[in-house]
Amino acid sequence: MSAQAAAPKKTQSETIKVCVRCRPLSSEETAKGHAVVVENNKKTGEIFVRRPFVEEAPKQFTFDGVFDWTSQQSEIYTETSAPIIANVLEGYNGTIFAYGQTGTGKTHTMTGSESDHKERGIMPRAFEDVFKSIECDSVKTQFLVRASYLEIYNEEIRDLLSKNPKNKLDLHEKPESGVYVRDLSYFAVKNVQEIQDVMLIGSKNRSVRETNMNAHSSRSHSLFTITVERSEIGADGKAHIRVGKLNMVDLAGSERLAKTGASGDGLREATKINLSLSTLCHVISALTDPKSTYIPYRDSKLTRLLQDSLGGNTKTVMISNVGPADYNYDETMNTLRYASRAKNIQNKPRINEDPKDALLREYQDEVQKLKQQLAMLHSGVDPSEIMKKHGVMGKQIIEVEKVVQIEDKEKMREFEQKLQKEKEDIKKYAEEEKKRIIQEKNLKEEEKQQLLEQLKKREEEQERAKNKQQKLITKLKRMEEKVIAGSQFEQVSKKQQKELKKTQKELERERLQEEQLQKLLMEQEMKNKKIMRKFNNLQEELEFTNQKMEQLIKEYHETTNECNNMKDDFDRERNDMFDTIYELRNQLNLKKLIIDNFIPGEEFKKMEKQVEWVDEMNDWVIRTPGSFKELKTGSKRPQSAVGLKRPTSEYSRIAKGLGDLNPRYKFDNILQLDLDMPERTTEDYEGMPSAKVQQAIQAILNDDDSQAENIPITTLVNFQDALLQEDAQKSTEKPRVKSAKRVKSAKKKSVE
Ligand SMILES: Nc1ncnc2c1ncn2[C@@H]1O[C@H](COP(=O)(O)OP(=O)(O)OP(=O)(O)O)[C@@H](O)[C@H]1O
Repeated sequence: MSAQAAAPKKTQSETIKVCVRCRPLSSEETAKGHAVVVENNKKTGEIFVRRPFVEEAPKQFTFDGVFDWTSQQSEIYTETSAPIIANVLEGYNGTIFAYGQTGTGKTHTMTGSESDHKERGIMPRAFEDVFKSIECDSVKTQFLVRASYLEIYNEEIRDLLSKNPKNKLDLHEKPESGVYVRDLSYFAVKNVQEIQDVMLIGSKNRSVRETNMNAHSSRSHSLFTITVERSEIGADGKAHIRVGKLNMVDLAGSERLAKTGASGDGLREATKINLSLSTLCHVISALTDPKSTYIPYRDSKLTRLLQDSLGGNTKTVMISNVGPADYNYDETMNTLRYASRAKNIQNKPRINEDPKDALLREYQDEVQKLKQQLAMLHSGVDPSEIMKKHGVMGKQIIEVEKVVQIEDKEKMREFEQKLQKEKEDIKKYAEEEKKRIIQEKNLKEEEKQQLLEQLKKREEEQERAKNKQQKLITKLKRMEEKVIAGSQFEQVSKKQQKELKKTQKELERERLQEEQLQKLLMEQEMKNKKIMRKFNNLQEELEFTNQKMEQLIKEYHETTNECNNMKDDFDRERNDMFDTIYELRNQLNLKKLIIDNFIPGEEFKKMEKQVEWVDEMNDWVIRTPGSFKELKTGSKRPQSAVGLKRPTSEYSRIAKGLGDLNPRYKFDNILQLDLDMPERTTEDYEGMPSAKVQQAIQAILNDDDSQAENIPITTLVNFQDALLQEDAQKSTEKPRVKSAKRVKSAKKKSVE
C-alpha cells in the first residue's frame, strides 16, 4: 500500500455493524430442562425468539450477522472483526465490543480460551493478524505498535498493566485527540508473544467474582487498545505517519439483582454495572432518535470512553451475546432490541494522518540522534591514542579514525563484537604494561608506583568511554527493536491470499443482499397482483375482502401483542429499577443512621465543607489541602515584621517599647518555670463583729459538714442582714474591696 493511496479520502458516514451470537445451553440449563427459545438463520441474518409458554408468532430481528452455538471462534473473528483489523492498519480507528446479559459469552468471544488454541477469541486473533500484516508489508514501511489495558470498576478507571492496578485514573479531553485516560501505561510490543503477554497480565488483574449466573463473572468493563503507527515515504519524498487505534471492549454483563443474588460489594458492583449499561442504552437510543438533541455521553465513564466509537469517527462492530434458554427470554429480548436500534447509529470513519502526537516520529528522531552521538563518540580520539599520546611505556597502537553508521542488525552486531574486542585489548594491554613496569629494573619503587597509578587511571577512563558506547548501542538497539519494519521479502502470495479471501467474502455478502432483494421483489409482485386482480363476480370479491380483513385482524392482534410485550418489558425494567432503588435506599439509611448517631453535627458540617462534587469525575472528592485555605475562619495571624524573630502584633510591639517586663513581650522563645500566682483581691476582716453576727457564725460553725447544706435559710438571711448593717455603719471608716468574699474571710478569721 503506498502512501499516495492514503491521500485524504472523503469522509463518508456508515452505520455500525451489529452481529448477534447465541451460546449453547449450559450443562446446568440442560440438567434443569430449560427449553431453547432462540433460532438463527445465518443466511438471511435473521434471529427468532419464541416467548415461552405463550402461543404467538416468534419475534424476529435482522442483523449484519447471526451466529448460533455451532459457530466456531474462527468464523466469528473472520466475519465480524477481520475487516476492522485491516482498516486499523490503514490508519482508521476501530472498535469491537461485546454486549449482553451476564454469562452469555462476552469474555468467551473477546478473549476465549488461553489453553485451547482453537478456542482463542477475537483479541488473540487480532494480535496475530496485526503482526502478520506488518510482516507482509514493504520493508520500507516502519511500524510502532503499542498496547494498553484498562478496566472500569465501580465507575473508577484502573490501569490493568500498572504496578498498582487498583489506583484510579482520570479522564481528560483534548480538542485534537478527544477523550483520553491520563497516566495510562502503554507498552511498545514487537511481536505476537509480547502483546499476548500484555493481555494475560492485564486479564489476571481484572475484577471477577462468582455469581449465581456465572462462575467467573467480569465485574468491570475492560478496554484493550492497540495503537498502530505506520510511517511510509510518500510521493513527496517525505515520511508520512498514519495512526490507527483498535479498541476491544469486553463489557460487564447486565444483570437482574434477583437472579444474580447480589448483596454487599456484589450489589454495589451490580448497581454500577447496570447504571453504566443503561447509560449506554440511553446513548444508543439518543443517537438513533431523530428528535434527540442531547447525547448523554458524560453520564458514565464507559460512554465517554466509547464516545468516538458511537456516533464518532470509528469503524465499529457490536457483538450482542444472548443465551438460548427460556428463562432468559426477557433479557434476550432486551439485548436484541438495543442491538437492533444500534444498527442505525451513523459513524464517520476517517484516516488519522500525520497526527501531532505520533510517537513514531519521536522514536525516529531519537534513534537518529543516538546514531549521531555514537558515530561522534566513535570517531573521536580513541582511548588507546590517549595512552599513546601520554607515552606510558610506549607500545604504539595505530588507530584508524572511523565513522559508524548502523543501518541494520548485522552491522550493529559487528559493532558490538568490535567494541567487546577493544575492551579486551585494553585490558590485555594494561596487564602487560603492569607486568613490564613491575619488572623494570631501572626504575625506583616510587616511580613504579606512580606509573602504575597512571596506568590504572587511564585504564578506567578507557573503560568508562567504552561502557558509554555500549550503553548507547543498547539504547539504540532497544529503540530500533520497537520500530518494526515490514518483511524483507514482500510475501506476495500471502497478500494475494488475503485479497482473495476478502473478495470471496465480498461476493458472499453481495449474494446475500441479492437474495434478500429477490425476496422483497417477489413479495411486492404478489401484492401488486392482488391489487390488479380482476374479479369475475361479486362472490369472488367478497371472498377476497374477507381474506383481506382476516389478514388485517391478524396483523392488528400481532401489533397489540407486541405493544403488550413492550409494556411488560417496560414494567419489568421499572420493577428492576425499583429493586435497585430499594436496595440503595436501605444502604443509604444505614449510612444516615451511622452519621446521625456517631458523628457530631458540627463535625459532619465541617466534613461536608471539605468535599466537593467534580463533574469531570462524576463523583465526590475530598478537597486538596490547598483548597482548605478558603475554609479557614478567625482572625488573620499577623505577618512577620522585618527584623523580628516571629510574627508580632502591634500591641506587643508597643508593650515592648514601653519596657513591659512581661515575658510574653520579650520576643524570644521563653520557657517560664515559676508559677504565675494571681494577685489577691480580698482583705481580712478587721474589727469586732456584732453579737448578732457572732451568733450567726457560731450557728454555722456548730453545724458539721454534712449538715452545712441544711442550715436553715433564716440563719443565713440573719447573717447576711447583720453583715449589711455593719457595713452601713463602717462604710465611712474604710472602703471594702470586694464584699462578696467576706463570708469566707469571716469564717477564716473566726477559725483562727
Ligand atoms: N459459544 C460458546 N460456546 C461454548 N461455551 C460458551 C460459549 N459462550 C460462553 N460459553 C461459556 O459460558 C460461560 C460464561 O461465559 P462468559 O464468562 O464468557 O460470559 P460473560 O458474558 O463474559 O459473563 P459476565 O458478563 O458475567 O462476565 C463460560 O463458561 C463460557 O465458557
